[in-house]
Amino acid sequence: MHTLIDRTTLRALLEHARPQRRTILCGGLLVLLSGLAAAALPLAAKELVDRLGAGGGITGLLVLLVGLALAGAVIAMAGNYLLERAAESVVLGARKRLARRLLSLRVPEFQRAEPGDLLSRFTGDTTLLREVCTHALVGLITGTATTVVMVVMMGTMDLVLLGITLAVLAVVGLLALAGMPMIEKSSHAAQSAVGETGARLERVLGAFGTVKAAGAEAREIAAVEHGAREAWRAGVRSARWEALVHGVNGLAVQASFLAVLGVGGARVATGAIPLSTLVAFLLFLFFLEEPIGQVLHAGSKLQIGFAAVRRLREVEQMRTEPVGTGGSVAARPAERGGGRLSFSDVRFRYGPDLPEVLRGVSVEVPASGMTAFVGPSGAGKSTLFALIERFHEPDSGRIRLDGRDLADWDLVGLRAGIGYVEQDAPMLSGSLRENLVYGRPDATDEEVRDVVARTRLDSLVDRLPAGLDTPVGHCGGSLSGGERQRVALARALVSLPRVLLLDEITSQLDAANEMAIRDVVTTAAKTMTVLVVAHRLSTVTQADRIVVLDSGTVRAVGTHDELVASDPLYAEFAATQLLTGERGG
Ligand SMILES: Nc1ncnc2c1ncn2[C@@H]1O[C@H](COP(=O)(O)OP(=O)(O)OP(=O)(O)O)[C@@H](O)[C@H]1O
Repeated sequence: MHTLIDRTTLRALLEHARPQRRTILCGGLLVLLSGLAAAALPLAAKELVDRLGAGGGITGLLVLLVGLALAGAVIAMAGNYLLERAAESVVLGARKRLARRLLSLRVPEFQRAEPGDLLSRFTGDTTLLREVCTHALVGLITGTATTVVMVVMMGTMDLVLLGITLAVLAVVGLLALAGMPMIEKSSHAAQSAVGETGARLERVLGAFGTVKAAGAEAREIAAVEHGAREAWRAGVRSARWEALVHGVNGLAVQASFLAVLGVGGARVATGAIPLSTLVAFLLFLFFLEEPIGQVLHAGSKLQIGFAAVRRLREVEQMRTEPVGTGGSVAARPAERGGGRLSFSDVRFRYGPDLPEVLRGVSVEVPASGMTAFVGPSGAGKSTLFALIERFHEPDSGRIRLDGRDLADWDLVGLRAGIGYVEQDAPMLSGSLRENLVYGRPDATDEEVRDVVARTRLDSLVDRLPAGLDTPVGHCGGSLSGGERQRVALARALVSLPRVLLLDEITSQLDAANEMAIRDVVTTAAKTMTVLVVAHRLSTVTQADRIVVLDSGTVRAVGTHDELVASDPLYAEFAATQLLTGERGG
């Protein structure tokens, strides 16, 4: 149910405008002053007609009139500039707030949202606040004030004519009140449709190759067009209501103008009022169209703003967590060496309606050496890593690092001590060097060069046109899947973690590179705790211990030789070399 003004939304809107309140107040006062200067014009005109009638001089009055008009224009310009400036600052403030919010979102919240839709709130909805927080708010106040002042002045001239005017204007008010909530509703629908279409487009662009290969361009174009059309339809609905509200204003002023002309003319004829009063009254009516229009315009813009604020508030209500400090020295743990991890009876599901993914996992991971996790696809290996990073919290059970529950660690400090290489090894926009030092921007050139050599990236660096400074941004740019995996490992190594989580990082490497990376990881395991999700037998046989996961439980733990002898599932995997493949039938 949409009411004209929802208090919470109004409060949220004012919250956006609050930091700019001084500038808005100054700008608003200037705009009000210019409005009052305009309101004084009919009075001066009345005086002029009276003097002409009495045969008096009007030069001084004419100079005053010109002065009033000029001063009004200059004051209006200054006021509008201040309001425009404040409007830009409101958008900046909203974008800063939203950017911080988006980057602070907890992982499950982010996974539930559509990145494209979140983006549309950053680009589209913040822009809508621009006019609303300043011009509309000020327009509402100054328009109302100017209207009240003019109505009072008209009342002092002739109450009969004022009564006619107010009766006509009351009709406008009622129609406007009926139209406003519809503007808000349609505007929200339009913005939501833009968000959904943006989300779809984002998914399509993210899988560009797949879309092309499937020949699905026409289908996707149609879907995006459909979404755009939905937004258009809602936008047109809003425009219709806006046009109606504004059109009614013009009509009402003209109607009251004609009514006042008729009744006023009769009153002049009977001598009830002088001609100058009628002229001034008609001028007031003429000028009244602007402040009333201002109020109506502000009202409809506010409705659009409410829709935007509601969408921004939806993001603000999503759960957040402390933000990382960019791998600064202060955030890095003082302890060095590996970290002892223990899982006791950990249970976890991704959502209340989803099946349990981890069903009582208990396992100890000592502080040094390499521990490999193997098991069928969907067994919960990556989920275990996500829980170590505290992307999600277990539903029950405990995960401890060095004997301390992960929940008791400072989140930023905890993550600063963990290096995580995701399965799809994403690249970030920027140069290769920026990608490598992403987790630790203060790494020295020597450290970077050392890691580049260890991860066999030196031939890549030699080949790139600007070496380490070559942009490799979007989707890894020119990098192959195997190169991206090595860059991701190098990035994790540069950040000097205590615990290194590697999720299938050799899946796209050729034999030579895989062997080299295996050596790097084996060496790293001497100084830090290394956990790998592995799908190649060669990686696993190097591990100090292997944890076999199956359907969210630990099936067996041991060395390769022990497990081949004791665990039929592992033996089957080892025989086929498909350590994380689907289980045989
Ligand atoms: N964000 C998520 N929301 C809902 N379910 C999820 C999510 N991520 C994973 N799952 C489900 O949880 C289960 C375990 O997934 P997980 O990625 O941990 O398995 P895995 O053992 O790493 O598999 P693979 O070897 O194929 O990578 C799977 O059934 C998967 O579909």
